[in-house]
Amino acid sequence: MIKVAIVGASGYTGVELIRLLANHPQVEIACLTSRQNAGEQIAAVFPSLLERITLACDGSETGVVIEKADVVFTALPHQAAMAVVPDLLAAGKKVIDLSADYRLRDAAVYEAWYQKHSSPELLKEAVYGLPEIYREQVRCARLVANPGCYPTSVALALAPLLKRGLIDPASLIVDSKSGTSGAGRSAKVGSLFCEVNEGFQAYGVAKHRHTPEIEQTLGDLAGKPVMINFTPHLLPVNRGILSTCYASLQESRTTAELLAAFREEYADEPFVRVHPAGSLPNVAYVRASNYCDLGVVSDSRTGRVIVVSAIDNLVKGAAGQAVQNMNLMLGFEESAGLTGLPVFP
Ligand SMILES: NC(=O)C1=CN([C@@H]2O[C@H](COP(=O)(O)OP(=O)(O)OC[C@H]3O[C@@H](n4cnc5c(N)ncnc54)[C@H](OP(=O)(O)O)[C@@H]3O)[C@@H](O)[C@H]2O)C=CC1
Ligand SMILES: CC(=O)N[C@@H](CCC(=O)OP(=O)(O)O)C(=O)O
Repeated sequence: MIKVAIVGASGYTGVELIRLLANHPQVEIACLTSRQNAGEQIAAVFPSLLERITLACDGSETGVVIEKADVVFTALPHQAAMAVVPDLLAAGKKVIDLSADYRLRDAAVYEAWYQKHSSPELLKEAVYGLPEIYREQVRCARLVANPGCYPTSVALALAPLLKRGLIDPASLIVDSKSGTSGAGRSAKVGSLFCEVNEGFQAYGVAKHRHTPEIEQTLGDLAGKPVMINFTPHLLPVNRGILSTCYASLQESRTTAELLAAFREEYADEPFVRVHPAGSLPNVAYVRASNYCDLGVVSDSRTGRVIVVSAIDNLVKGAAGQAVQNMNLMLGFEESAGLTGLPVFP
């Protein structure tokens, strides 16, 4: 059994990692950290784990993590992650970082959208952990930058079209909606029940920090720099992201032709499902699973294609994708621990 640690186990992605790893046949959860809950049983922090997980939380000392585990998931806010990742790598650990700290290859771009980077030398080495696009690089990585939730939903929606040159990369507009768990578990006014319930609003318009991350992947797929309009919205649900992506077709194509391209692209992918014509994804049908569901419609009137994608932000958008990456890095079956059906209703 491989010993794994979750640094930042008391957050939403932390508890989702615990839920998935507890059912993984080849790993043992050996260490969980939280500064505020150090010394407390994790089941006292999350009663969902009662009588199943009997570990107490360690504090934030990296030395303890290094002593107890071989593979480390860092589920910390950005900036906090880059304060610990270099020491973990120097100690010979494999690291899957769920934060944004190692996702952008260019330190200047990171610094323009986030803050000064304290280990820019690692940006060139880190592998962007979207297996459907970078699988072979992930297999050999010691540091995987697990993608953001919105960027995962957008890249998988547009990859088949960009790779085949079917759309004009200068015409992309993306409109995404996320459940509130995307904002994490720390207390913030914007996440309060009365602020979110029965409301629906856009935020980060024309300046959301996932914009350069999405553009980096779409640029790789298009073979040239890409710019997008990206508008996220906050949905009054716990989990789920629905992204609606619009692009101009280079030549007129029917829905059936476009669906054939999607089916060909994802034929062997265990976690991407393409809806049949006339059916579109819904966050309710991917909940708690590692699936990304895709639906495609050609609008012959406007010459545009509309792709709708749905993921669970905490699973394919975070912890599930992190486990998928761990499986690749360790040579395990890619879907180990991730085969559960979505929870519906
Ligand atoms: N929620 C989501 O849907 C997604 C989140 N992510 C990313 O994953 C990471 C974790 O997200 P999420 O679980 O939602 O966040 P939460 O706010 O729910 O949890 C953050 C965790 O990090 C710990 N922590 C907070 N600040 C620090 C610090 N300065 N130093 C050390 N530990 C700290 C917290 O515990 P304590 O304060 O006790 O130490 C807690 O365990 C973030 O980078 C997030 O952006 C990525 C994709 C999707
Ligand atoms: C609803 C909500 O607030 N979502 C978060 C994105 C969550 C995520 O994926 O963030 P990371 O890039 O840090 O991993 C946001 O908009 O910042």
